[in-house]
Amino acid sequence: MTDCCSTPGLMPMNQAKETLLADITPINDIEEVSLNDCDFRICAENMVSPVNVPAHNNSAMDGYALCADFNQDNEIPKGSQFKLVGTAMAGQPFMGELTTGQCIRIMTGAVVPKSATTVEMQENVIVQGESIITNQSISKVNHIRLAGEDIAVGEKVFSQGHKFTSIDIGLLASLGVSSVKVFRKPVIAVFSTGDELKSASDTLSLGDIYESNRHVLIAMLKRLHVEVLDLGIIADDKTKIREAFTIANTKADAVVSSGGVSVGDADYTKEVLNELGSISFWKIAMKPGKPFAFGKLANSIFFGLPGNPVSASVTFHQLAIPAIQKMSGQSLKKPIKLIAKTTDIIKKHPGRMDFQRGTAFTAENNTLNVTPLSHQGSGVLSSMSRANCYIILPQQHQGCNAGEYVEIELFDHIIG
Ligand SMILES: Nc1nc2c(c(=O)[nH]1)N[C@H]1C(S)=C(S)[C@@H](COP(=O)(O)OP(=O)(O)OC[C@H]3O[C@@H](n4cnc5c(N)ncnc54)[C@H](O)[C@@H]3O)O[C@H]1N2
Ligand code: MOO
Repeated sequence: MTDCCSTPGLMPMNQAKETLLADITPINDIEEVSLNDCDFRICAENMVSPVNVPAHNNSAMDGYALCADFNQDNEIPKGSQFKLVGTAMAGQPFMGELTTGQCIRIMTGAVVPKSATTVEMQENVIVQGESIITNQSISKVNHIRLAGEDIAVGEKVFSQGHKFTSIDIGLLASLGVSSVKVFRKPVIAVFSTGDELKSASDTLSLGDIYESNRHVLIAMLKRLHVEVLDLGIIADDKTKIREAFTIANTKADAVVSSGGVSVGDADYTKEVLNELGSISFWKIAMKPGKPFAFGKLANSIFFGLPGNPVSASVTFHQLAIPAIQKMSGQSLKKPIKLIAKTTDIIKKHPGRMDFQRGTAFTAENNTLNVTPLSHQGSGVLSSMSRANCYIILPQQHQGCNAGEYVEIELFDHIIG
C-alpha cells in the first residue's frame, strides 16, 4: 500500500533541497566587527596568520635549558654536569648565549636561547651549588615548543564562509588580530497564518488554538544568529497576507510563513505569492511536510511551511535552515548520518521520504540504538520535543521490524 497522502509527481526531497539551494545567492555585504563581537558571525575573507605562534622557541617545562654535546643515541648521559649561568622567565628572556657545558634556569613559556640544545625538567636534575647534574639520560630537543609549530606566519587560518566560534576568537587574539571582516546578517521575516491562531494572552473560543510555529522558527533563527523580523499572526485574509508579504519584500532577505499552503478553502498563501512573485516548487515527497512551497518575491526568497507544527519545524530545519546558512555566506556542511538498530517496529508506506522522530541511545553492548516515538503525527509536537534524532527512511522504504538497522540524524544545536 502506498502512502495515503502521497500524490504522483511530488518532487523528491533531495531534489527539492538541491533546487532550493541552487537558487540562493549569498549576501555579499561585508562589515568589520571587533573580536568580541564575531562569535557566530561568518568570515568574509580568507585569513592568513600575520605572525608565528608561538612567536619564539620557548620552554614547555620549568627546569633548565642546556647546551650539550650529544652521544650517537642523541642523548646526554646520566651524571653530566652543567654550569648555571643565568635565568629566563616568561616575558624576561636570558639575553646571552650558552656554550657547551653551560645551562640556565628556565620557566615554562620563557624564550629558549638559540644555543640551547635541550630543556630538561627540574625533577630530572640535582642542583649542586652553581651547577646541575643530570640524574637520568636526557634526549635532544626535549620540552622545546618551536616557533610557528602551532601556526606559521602566512599560514591560512580561516576560510571565507567559516563560522567563528569561541575558540576561534582565542586563536585570533593569539595572532594579535583585533577585528575581522564578516558578512552582514540576513534579515528573515516570519509570520503565521490562520484565523484559529491566538497568542498566549488571548482567551480561546471554540476552534481556536495557541499559536506555536512562529515561536519555534524564531528560536531556531536566533540560534542561527540572523536578524528576525516578527510579523506576527496574520488572519486568513488575502489583503492582510498581501500586506505581510509586501513588508517582508521591502525589509527582509527571506520570508517564512507557516500555514495556508495546502488545498483548503482558506489556504491563500500560495495564491498571494503567485500574484506578488513566483513559486519555484510546491509539494514534495517528504513526510511530514508535503505541501512545502518555495518561491521568490521581487527582493526576497520565500519559504512556505505547512501549518502542522511538526511539519513546519521539520521542513524549516531540513530545507530553510541550510538555505539561510548559504544566504549568510556560510560554507555548508553535510549533516552526519549514523546507522542505528531500531528497538521497535517502524511503520511506513512507500511514497515519501520520512523524517520520523526517535530517541537514540547507546545500549549496554555499546551499539547505537534508536526507539521511534509512538506518536508520529504531524500535529504531535510533544513527541518531537522528546526526540533527539530523526529516523530517515528513503522514499520507497516500507518500514521494518525491531532489530533492523536504520539511518538516523542526531538533532543539531538549531533544533535540539
Ligand atoms: N485534502 C488535503 N488536505 C490536506 C493535505 C492534502 O494533501 N490534501 N495535506 C495535509 C498536510 S500533509 C498538511 S502538512 C496540512 C498543511 O496544511 P496548511 O499548510 O494549509 O496548514 P493549515 O491548514 O493552515 O494548518 C494545518 C494545521 O496546523 C495548525 N496550525 C497552523 N498554523 C499553526 C501555528 N502557527 N501554530 C500552531 N498550529 C498551527 C492548524 O490549526 C491546523 O490544525 O494540510 C493537510 N491537509
Ligand atoms: O506533510 Mo503533512 O506535513 O504530513 O502533515
